[in-house]
Amino acid sequence: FAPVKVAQQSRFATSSMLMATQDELKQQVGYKAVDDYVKSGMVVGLGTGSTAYFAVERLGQKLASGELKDIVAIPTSVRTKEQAEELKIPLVTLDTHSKLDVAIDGADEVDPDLNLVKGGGGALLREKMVEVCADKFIVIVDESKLCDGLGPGFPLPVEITPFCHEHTLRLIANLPTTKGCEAILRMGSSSTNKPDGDEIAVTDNGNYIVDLHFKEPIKDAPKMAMELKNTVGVVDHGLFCGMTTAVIIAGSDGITVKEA
Ligand SMILES: O=C(CO)[C@H](O)[C@H](O)COP(=O)(O)O
Repeated sequence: FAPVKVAQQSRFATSSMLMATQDELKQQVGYKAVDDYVKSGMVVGLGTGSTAYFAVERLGQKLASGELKDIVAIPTSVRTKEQAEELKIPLVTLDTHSKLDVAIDGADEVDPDLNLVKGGGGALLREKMVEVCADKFIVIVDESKLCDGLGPGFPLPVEITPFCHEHTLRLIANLPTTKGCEAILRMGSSSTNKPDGDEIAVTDNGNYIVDLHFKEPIKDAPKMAMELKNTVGVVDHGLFCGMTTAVIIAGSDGITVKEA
């Protein structure tokens, strides 16, 4: 993580943090993101996944207590929308609010330049559409998500149109930058990249997902992002390059914030 500076280091790293469960770590970063970056009057993007869940929970708590006021939020998936509705968080869409103050979301992998792999939960398209419109994009992870190079640690999801999906799968598996990867059509629920069902997984947008499995780290993530995006039949992909403002990381040494 040499190229980014450590902006804050928690002074509260105690032995109890060594024993924190992964869920507790996710809660710590989810809550911290809302506490540090969300102010009254903001338009807030709500991510998807088990870490973003805690940020949504915290936002709901602070609105209910009156600590935050006049917030509107944009969810990045049907399941986040349902959670936010239960918590009575006022929701809007990009159609009425094209500019967000902040978006908060988890990630599947974070590299030393704060490029991300996202979409393990199948929400990559709405996540990217929302997060690219935010003044600040805050990523919340536990330290297991940090990697030296994107790729081998987690498959790269690519959202494709159902029409002739086998053809598109072959195209994206054989781009100059992806050649050699194993491309697997996601089965079961779109929200897990494990082939856990007999039916093809369908995203909130009615599309399919192909998970690209790499043995070696991706050498040039922005180039691969461009090649994937330029492939007709691809809707979007889980490489989030150059979008991150800061990553809040929970680990055994406490909470660290890395800024781009
Ligand atoms: O990109 C995502 C969903 O599409 C999630 O942010 C990503 O999968 C991380 O999820 P989790 O916090 O549950 O590990």
